[in-house]
Amino acid sequence: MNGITLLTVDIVTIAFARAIMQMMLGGLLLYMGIRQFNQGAARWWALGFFVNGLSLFAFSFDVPEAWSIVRNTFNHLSMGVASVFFLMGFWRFGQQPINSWLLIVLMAFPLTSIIAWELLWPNARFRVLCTASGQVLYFIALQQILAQPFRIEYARIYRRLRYVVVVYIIIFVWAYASIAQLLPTTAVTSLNYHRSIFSIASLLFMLTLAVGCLALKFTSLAIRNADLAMHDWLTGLLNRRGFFHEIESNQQVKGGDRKITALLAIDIDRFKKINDAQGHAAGDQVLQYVSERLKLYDSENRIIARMGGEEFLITLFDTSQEDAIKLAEELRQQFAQNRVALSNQQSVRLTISIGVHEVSQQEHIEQSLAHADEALYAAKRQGRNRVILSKTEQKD
Ligand SMILES: Nc1nc2c(ncn2[C@@H]2O[C@H](COP(=O)(O)OP(=O)(O)OP(=O)(O)O)[C@@H](O)[C@H]2O)c(=O)[nH]1
Repeated sequence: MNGITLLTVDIVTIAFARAIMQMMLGGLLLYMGIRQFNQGAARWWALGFFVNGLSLFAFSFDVPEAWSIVRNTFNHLSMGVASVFFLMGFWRFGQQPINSWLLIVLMAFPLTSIIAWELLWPNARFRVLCTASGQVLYFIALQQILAQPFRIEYARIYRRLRYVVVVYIIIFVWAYASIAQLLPTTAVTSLNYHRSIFSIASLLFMLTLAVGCLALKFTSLAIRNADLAMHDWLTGLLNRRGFFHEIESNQQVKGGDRKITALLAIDIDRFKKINDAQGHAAGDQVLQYVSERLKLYDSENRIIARMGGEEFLITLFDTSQEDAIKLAEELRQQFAQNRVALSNQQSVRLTISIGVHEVSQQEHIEQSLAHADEALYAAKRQGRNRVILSKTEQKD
């Protein structure tokens, strides 16, 4: 036995096995798409695997000569359609805009290949090269999309998929150059040798792509669960846990260049009375109302959280003490001036008390929180509906 025989594989059987595998992976993605969030992306990917699988099925069966045109048309067009579906999936997943022109160009390649090189001027070599060029464009576009992970958590999977795509582009170009007989063939590098390596490479590539898509789906699920655990279900604001996580990631990601300068501990006055008089559901509405108003003040250098019950916290980065007090006073007045309309046709008057604490550099966040709380309790003791600066800040 020589090396050539060892490296030659049954290409049709591999294509058939790949078709079945892709159908199964497509089914799995479809199932995940139905069951989980970010379902749009998984459905596009599933369609991509299905259509690509169908094109391989078409390739796997011998058809009478008269039918070969149908088979070729199906084979070429389905390759184009599958690449469109894959790109749609990645755009959807990455929340990126869809580039319709690219999709049209991608479909123009197999269409030209069939109309020009199958129907008008039959030329198998040009036909293969034309569709393959469209596929190269698709791989380059995919590579580009994977260069822009929209969340840090996906960066590693995107990076690995990118490497795989680059390697596959090289193998793909090499294989199609040989299929179109653009490369010199010798006894060792026969056409079958090229095709064997290419079919195995394609099998591995599609498997890696499928594993990558599944990994992205699992990661998105994990992210969603983590997000849910960090947010308050009633108001959508960060909860206590989310607040600490944000503070931690701010220190890690920003390397400390963004400094917490002030905390505003905010508490609704006599909230229990609203609950008792209007019912718990009305109390919930009031909490939602307060949260929505606070969200209006959200910005790059602020973190807004519901720390528990009717207590909220605004963390200010790189903000002067005067601006922190000004913001607190503005918030207090805003709430005092407006009544909250409830769904039971009633309305309630609302006031808030705020404790402001200027954070010093050496202070631990827990200490800062305690100081802000002390100022808040002082505001309550002094009659509510007021802004009080923490003791450490009161100069005389
Ligand atoms: N509706 C509703 N009530 C809540 C929720 N979380 C906590 N509470 C209620 O908030 C009330 C807080 O009451 P207190 O701690 O006595 O404070 P308060 O009545 O606001 O009085 P002061 O803070 O002293 O002005 C309690 O009755 C809790 O049951 C919630 O998610 N929804």
